[in-house]
Amino acid sequence: MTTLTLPAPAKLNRLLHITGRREDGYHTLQTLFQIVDLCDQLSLTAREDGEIQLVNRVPGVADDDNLIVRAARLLQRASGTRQGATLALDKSLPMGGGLGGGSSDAATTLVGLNALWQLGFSLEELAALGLSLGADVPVFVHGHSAWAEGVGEQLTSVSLDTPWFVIVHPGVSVSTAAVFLDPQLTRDSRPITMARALQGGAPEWRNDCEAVVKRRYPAIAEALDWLSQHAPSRLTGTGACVFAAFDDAQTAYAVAEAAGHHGHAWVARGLNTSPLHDALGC
Ligand SMILES: C[C@](O)(CO)[C@H](O)COP(=O)(O)OP(=O)(O)OC[C@H]1O[C@@H](n2ccc(N)nc2=O)[C@H](O)[C@@H]1O
Ligand SMILES: Nc1ncnc2c1ncn2[C@@H]1O[C@H](COP(=O)(O)OP(=O)(O)OP(=O)(O)O)[C@@H](O)[C@H]1O
Repeated sequence: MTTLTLPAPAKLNRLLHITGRREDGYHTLQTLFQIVDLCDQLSLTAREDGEIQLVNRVPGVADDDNLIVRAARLLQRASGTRQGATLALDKSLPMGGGLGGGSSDAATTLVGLNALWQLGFSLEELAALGLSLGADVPVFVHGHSAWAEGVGEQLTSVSLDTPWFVIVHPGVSVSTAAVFLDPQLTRDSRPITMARALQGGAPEWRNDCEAVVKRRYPAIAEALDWLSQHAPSRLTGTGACVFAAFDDAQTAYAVAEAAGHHGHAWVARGLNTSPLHDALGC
């Protein structure tokens, strides 16, 4: 029996600008995605009976809605394979945290099963499939820090600095759909060039969702205000997590320890390549 145990890393949006709204309601954005070394773990075991079996439930998510089950079934349909898989998910990333955990789990399922079932799809083909599961799936399939446009699926690999991040989860769960529906959301930012984005610093390194999210979730506003006393701090995605970058691990761990009642805090290293792709050599 063959089993692959693979990481599903989190992402941070180092900046997030919303530049418009498409006719289907989805928003066009510009973002710098950075993968970090905070991960869920997924074990994939091949089965000959064609079944997709989930070993452990994600609380609050029906098995048929679980993004890893949906990703596995999608790949079965797209390839016509008769193979199945047993999926075991060891979850560390918070749900609705803006760290892209569900999307990353789906991406690891697609990339991992493509290897396990020896299907031979390219990463581009898997990313296109994954987009139907969520706007953040393609960057995790792509497996590299990226400048992204469209709804996050038009990706250009970039190399970012790799600081130590303090990531604080203020204990609330944010509905991405509700933030994007909020009438007060800034959705007309002027598009900027990738070169300008990569220069870094204010005013480009901002998150357009921040004002709406701070208004709707006071706990996130408080966590951001607190973390900003230590270093420039931002929201990732639509939250709930906020983060700040530090040059050395020691300072990052000291700040994480002091986060106290603002929520659960992690220290994570910024990466440019995904540990998933390192593990599979792809
Ligand atoms: C905000 C980001 O986290 C930035 O990385 C992502 O764009 C969100 O990606 P995601 O969580 O995978 O979002 P999805 O599951 O695709 O979408 C959730 C809901 O958010 C809204 N949505 C999402 C992405 C986007 N570019 N425009 C939107 O308007 C849509 O109403 C959608 O129904
Ligand atoms: N395997 C899974 N892990 C986490 N969430 C899942 C999973 N499958 C389905 N979901 C659903 O997807 C929702 C979003 O989860 P996710 O962890 O990706 O949020 P997020 O970190 O806010 O993502 P993003 O940054 O893309 O907005 C959850 O609230 C949950 O209902």
